[in-house]
Amino acid sequence: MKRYLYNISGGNVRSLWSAAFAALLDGIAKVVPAALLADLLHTVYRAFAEPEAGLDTGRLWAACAVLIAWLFVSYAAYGRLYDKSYKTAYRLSASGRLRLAEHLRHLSLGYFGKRDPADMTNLLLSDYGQVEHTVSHNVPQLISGIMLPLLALAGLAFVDWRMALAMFAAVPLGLLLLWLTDSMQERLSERHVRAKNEAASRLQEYLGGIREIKAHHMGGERFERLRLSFERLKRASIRLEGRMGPLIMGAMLLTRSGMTIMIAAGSYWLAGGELSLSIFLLFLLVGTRIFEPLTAVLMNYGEMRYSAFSARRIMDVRQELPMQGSESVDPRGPIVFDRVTFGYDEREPVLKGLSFTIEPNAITALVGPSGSGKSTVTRLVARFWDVRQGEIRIGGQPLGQADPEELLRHVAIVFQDVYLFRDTIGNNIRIGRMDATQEEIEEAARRACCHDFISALPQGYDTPVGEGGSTLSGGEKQRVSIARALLKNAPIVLLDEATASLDPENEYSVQRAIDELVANKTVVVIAHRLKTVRYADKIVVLERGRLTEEGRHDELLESGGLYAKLWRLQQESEEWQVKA
Ligand SMILES: Nc1ncnc2c1ncn2[C@@H]1O[C@H](COP(=O)(O)OP(=O)(O)OP(=O)(O)O)[C@@H](O)[C@H]1O
Repeated sequence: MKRYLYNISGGNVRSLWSAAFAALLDGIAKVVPAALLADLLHTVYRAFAEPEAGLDTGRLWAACAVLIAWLFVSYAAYGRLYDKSYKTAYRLSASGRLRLAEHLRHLSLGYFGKRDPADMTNLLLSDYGQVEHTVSHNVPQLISGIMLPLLALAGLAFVDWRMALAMFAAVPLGLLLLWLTDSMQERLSERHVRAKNEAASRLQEYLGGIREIKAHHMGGERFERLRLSFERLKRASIRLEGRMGPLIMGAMLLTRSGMTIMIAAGSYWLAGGELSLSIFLLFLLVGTRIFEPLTAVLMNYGEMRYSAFSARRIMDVRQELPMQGSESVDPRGPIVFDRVTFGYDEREPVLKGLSFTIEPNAITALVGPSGSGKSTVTRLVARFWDVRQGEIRIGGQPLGQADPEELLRHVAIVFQDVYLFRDTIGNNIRIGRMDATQEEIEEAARRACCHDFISALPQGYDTPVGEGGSTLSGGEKQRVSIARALLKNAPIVLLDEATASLDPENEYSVQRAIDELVANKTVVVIAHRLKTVRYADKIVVLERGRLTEEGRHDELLESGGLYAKLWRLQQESEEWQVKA
């Protein structure tokens, strides 16, 4: 229970107490009128049973007055419960989601490689939604459902311990049955969450790949995968409800059978003159009230177990260790790869004992066949991943000890695949430097040769772009990304195929923009077209994660190695034509 409350409150159990206390007050507020009603009935009954005593009207009026006063008390108690439970739930989930999103930012990208993106989306939306519902509805019910019967048992035992015992006799049996179903509930909940994630993942895949699906007439195959995932989800849902429903109903009936036992025993004692009618009435009326919250807890038990699983999934991510390191780096120093071995998957190294130096304020080009590890080198410089063996140092500081946040402040990156957020173009450029003025944004856009096309759009810089930049062409996205980097003006620049998707007309001007971006900076550039890197200060040639040669363009041509071969092949390919 302690662990459950800890997990669903995101480690902040105290935040649940005021809602729980309000739930308890609300529960008590609901029971008191039943006790008063029992007393009222007894007063009226006595007037008939003992006519000589007459009707105790004073007592009747007093009970009515207390009932009226109680209306206000219960309104206040319910209001407090409503306010506390909902506010606590929404506050916890809003701050929890933000905290988790912030925590994710500090994790290595390797962590995301291991997880399905749809699963992460589900975690932030659906799992938090589940926990939110539990905090707002189930936890207050749980607390009052446990505390109220306990308080009632203690109170009623003073009135008549035999009746109290009869009333609660079957409760342990109901709870025992519930406890026995626990591991089954956990297993079924887990399967259901998996099936739900799988369906979300397939759906995301289907929608994301809709262009390819249409182009390649893949409707059947993809649809089949989607259909199967929904089929699995349906089966998991039916299994969860179908197997747990009867068991929970059984536990509920067992618990409620206490009322029947109590009525039977009470009738017996009443008939034998061992129990007064007023006490019998009191137990009858209070009993119906007491079993209500307890039954509600049992009914929602499945939901609570389900949310316990969601909460554990959230806590597991929160306990994932963020990247360590607090040292500063000198971004003006050389970047040294010292016998670096790295693989995205531990068993398959992508870089193997790689050693070379990226000189400060110079351009280092990475060249090599596709898959040789060029982009991986740039990702390691930005510390998106940590190396497994060897060391990378910037200005003498090992990257493993560097503060990842601070390091990224010194690095501007233009990726091969540019991602634009669902926001205005202006704000997408502003990501480079959040405090940039509109003039600075426009200046960066001008230098990145994208001011003209942005100004021609109906809303100019305020034009919204679709998620991922889907409303812009590949070349336009690339130039927006260069504008971001220009705005950032960081001393280390990583260019991964920055001119890959530009037409010849734009390439010249963007190349000029890049020249400006890289002036007096430490630059690492990847380009498949060797023409664009022939003037680099150093060219590092990679093949299957190993360094095969390094030097200037002319030196490498002269040595006649892999670079010379790639150069020759590219020269030849430029002469190719599509023939009719
Ligand atoms: N996120 C990732 N997770 C797992 N493997 C990856 C990941 N990124 C790259 N790889 C693998 O690592 C190897 C090197 O990839 P990398 O992108 O560094 O090569 P590259 O030389 O830049 O290729 P290209 O020129 O085609 O862009 C490839 O085999 C690739 O499949």
